[in-house]
Amino acid sequence: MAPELVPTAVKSCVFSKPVTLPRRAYVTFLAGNGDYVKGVVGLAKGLRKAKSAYPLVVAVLPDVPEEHREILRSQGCIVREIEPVYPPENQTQFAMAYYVINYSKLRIWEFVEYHKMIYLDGDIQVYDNIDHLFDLPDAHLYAVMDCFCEKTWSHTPQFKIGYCQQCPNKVQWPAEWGQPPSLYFNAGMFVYEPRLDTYQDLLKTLRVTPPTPFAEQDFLNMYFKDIYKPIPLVYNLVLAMLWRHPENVELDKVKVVHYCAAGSKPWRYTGKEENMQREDIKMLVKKWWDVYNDESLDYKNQTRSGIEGDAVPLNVDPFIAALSEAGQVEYLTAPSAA
Ligand SMILES: O=c1ccn([C@@H]2O[C@H](COP(=O)(O)OP(=O)(O)O)[C@@H](O)[C@H]2O)c(=O)[nH]1
Ligand SMILES: OC[C@H]1O[C@H](O[C@@H]2[C@@H](O)[C@H](O)[C@@H](O)[C@H](O)[C@@H]2O)[C@H](O)[C@@H](O)[C@H]1O
Ligand SMILES: [Mn+2]
Repeated sequence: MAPELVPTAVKSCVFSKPVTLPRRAYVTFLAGNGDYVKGVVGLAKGLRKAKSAYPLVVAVLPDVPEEHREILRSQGCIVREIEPVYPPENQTQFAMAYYVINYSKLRIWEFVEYHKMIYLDGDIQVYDNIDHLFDLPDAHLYAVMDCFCEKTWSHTPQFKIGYCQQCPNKVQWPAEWGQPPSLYFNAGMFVYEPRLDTYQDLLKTLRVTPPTPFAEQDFLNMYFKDIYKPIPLVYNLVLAMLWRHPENVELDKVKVVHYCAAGSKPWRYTGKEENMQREDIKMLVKKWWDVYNDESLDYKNQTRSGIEGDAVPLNVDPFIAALSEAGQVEYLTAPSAA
């Protein structure tokens, strides 16, 4: 829609002066017609509670029903359908059978109307504002280092000798095995720049890369090995860190929690699996539900703060976001609320 066609209502109620859209957004991935949509609703509300200035884009596979898409739109999300991405034919035993659908995450490199995006799994919750991560220098991929100590890693040499990058001096990497593994990130959260050349090369490289147990996480670590930069674990607390490396965790400083440990998805929590009766796990699961159930955080209940001098309204109107997607409307962000 050409700017002159932007309805007056939009011009008057949106901005009194020409500004430039941040071309920044959070992005998550949703597949299937199951309960992960609850995770994404929780994430949208958590970002609102943390007063993020940027919208949440949800890349949905075709199997996400319209009813779930509508729920996400009603929470201020920008819903973008993507086509699945499958790895080459393989006999791989993925660490979790459903990991095969996670290769579809690669489609988010095609969202080039945004200069920088922060990817967050649907089982992640943001409890403090992390908008400042968008200001990290370009040309790198930023993410938190993973942990190799869960039995999901039992297929690896590092697990077999008890080596983990979270405590590299506890068990030395045997010199006769050559270099220790490169720093390896958890692909549930990362800061990246969508680029078409990277996107096309990712898909081209995937076609000739045999799949491995951690699916797209392994692939992304291999592909971005030379530009990956670790960021502190406060930006993606992989829950297993609480019992595997408690010395590395200051829970009251954690900004982002990743509910990836077996049995920890809050919307499916039964407390029956190993470690799920821990007080910190029960506290974090309750904390997730407190946000999910907080109706004041629903998009429709948001009072739109005045624009002058205030933080830019959270999760910009889907209509404005759609215009931004079309490159029709631009505004500068106010300083982050964090
Ligand atoms: O049935 C599914 C499985 C996964 N996902 C998406 O894929 C991400 C990665 O899967 P998951 O978080 O379960 O992997 P984990 O981090 O637990 O290994 C999820 O967070 C969701 O965003 C989804 O939408 N539906
Ligand atoms: O498809 C592979 C997935 O691999 C990762 O999950 C793993 C990883 O964190 C292991 O280190 C844990 O042991 C395990 O529990 C956890 O599920 C990402 O979180 C997810 O987004 C996705 O990339
Ligand atoms: Mn996850």
